[in-house]
Amino acid sequence: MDTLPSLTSADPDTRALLAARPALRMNAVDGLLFEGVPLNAIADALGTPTWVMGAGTLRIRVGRLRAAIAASGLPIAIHYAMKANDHLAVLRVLAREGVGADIVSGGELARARAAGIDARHIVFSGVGKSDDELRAALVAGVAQINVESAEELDQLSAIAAGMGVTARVTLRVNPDVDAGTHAKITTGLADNKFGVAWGDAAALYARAAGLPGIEPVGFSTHIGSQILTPAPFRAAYARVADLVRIVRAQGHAVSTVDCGGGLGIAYRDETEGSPEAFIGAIGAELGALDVRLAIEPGRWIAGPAGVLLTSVILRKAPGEGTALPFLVTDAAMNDLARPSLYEAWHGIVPLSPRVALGPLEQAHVVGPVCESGDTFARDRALPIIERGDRLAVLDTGAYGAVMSSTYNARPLAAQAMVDDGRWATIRARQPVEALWDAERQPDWLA
Ligand SMILES: Cc1ncc(COP(=O)(O)O)c(C=O)c1O
Ligand SMILES: N[C@@H](CCCC[NH3+])C(=O)O
Repeated sequence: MDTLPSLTSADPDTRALLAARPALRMNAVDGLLFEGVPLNAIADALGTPTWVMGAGTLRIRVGRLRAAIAASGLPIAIHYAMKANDHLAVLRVLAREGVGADIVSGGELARARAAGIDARHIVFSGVGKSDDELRAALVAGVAQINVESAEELDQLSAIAAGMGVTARVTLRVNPDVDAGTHAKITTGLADNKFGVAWGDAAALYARAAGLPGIEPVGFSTHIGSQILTPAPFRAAYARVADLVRIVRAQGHAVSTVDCGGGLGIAYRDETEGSPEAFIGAIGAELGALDVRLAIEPGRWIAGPAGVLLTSVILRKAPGEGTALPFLVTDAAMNDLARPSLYEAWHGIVPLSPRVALGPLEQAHVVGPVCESGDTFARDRALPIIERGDRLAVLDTGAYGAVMSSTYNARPLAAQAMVDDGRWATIRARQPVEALWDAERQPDWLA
């Protein structure tokens, strides 16, 4: 058998993870608290796996963005990218903070409206929108549609003209800027599917101005996700600012620039993306253009506002030829896909203080799904965790529950929300029968 490797000192330990996350506290009696609520109480009531969202954290995050915007003195609206977490309770909390929505489908339009978000505060992005989705957006009266290609512009023109309405349109520009993020979540390189090539954008804007049913109002851009430094944003906004000047010089009006989302958070020991630096990049490049501005943060608002509770169903001792134990959890890649999709690192903290602050060992944390990629942590320095121990997987409020599937016939997990010391179930665990409720049998099998 291999000898045990030494502990990976690069992994922040429980104390460091908690110190960086004030919404999480370890209490000697109740264990891990999230916004003052013992997570064990939620797991006792709902079982695991269960997602928990913190309403207070959502408000604090929006407040920090607002403060940075206020300090800039610029008119910048916040359109939350609801793809990050589209639960109606999350949307309601954010809508009460005056936040609008960036949507990417007809389903998100319906959800945003069901949560009470005014269509005038909704913008519609996305590289392919069906005729029905565009029609629904026009009927609802969304603030603007971010068009991503010449073909989509013609599609929208035909639909809007046919309905006798005018669509307010921004052209999403692909600035060909490297966001320096994971290849699967970069969107602003020429080779990515998103947006109109910078070099084509001015001519397309001019053409848009002459199309029936279309009012070009400006430009939008979004270069990728989990961006930690302002430099890529600034480079992209400089390119967009150039376009604004070019089309204005050609006599066209530009009243809006949508600066997209992408601000990153600290999953491991990174310094999280700074709202001040992000807003600063916008101000530096676009502040003097006299345009209405908007941002579309998703992850930055919702990511740190969620944890995933899971229980260890098995501690599998290392077999011959392996050195580390496998901790098999009742959550899996069908619940939280990020580690298997992007090799993403998420902090893991036991709910019990005895375990969380105990001695460390090196271990793998895996789900029970039949894929080797179903791994939450490899070679991770963790407290010694036994069967039955409960864990919180941190920073899973964005791109967590929304990306769940029912692979391996695993029903969707329960969801809860904590708020000011209270908690409530916001989604019941999916009953297993729901997995086949919509299935129909062909006559010949009846
Ligand atoms: C157009 C658009 N806006 C906003 C976002 C939100 O990104 P993030 O969650 O990184 O802020 C995305 C997703 O990357 C997007 O595609
Ligand atoms: N879903 C991804 C990011 C993609 C953002 C949407 N364009 C993640 O979990 O990091």
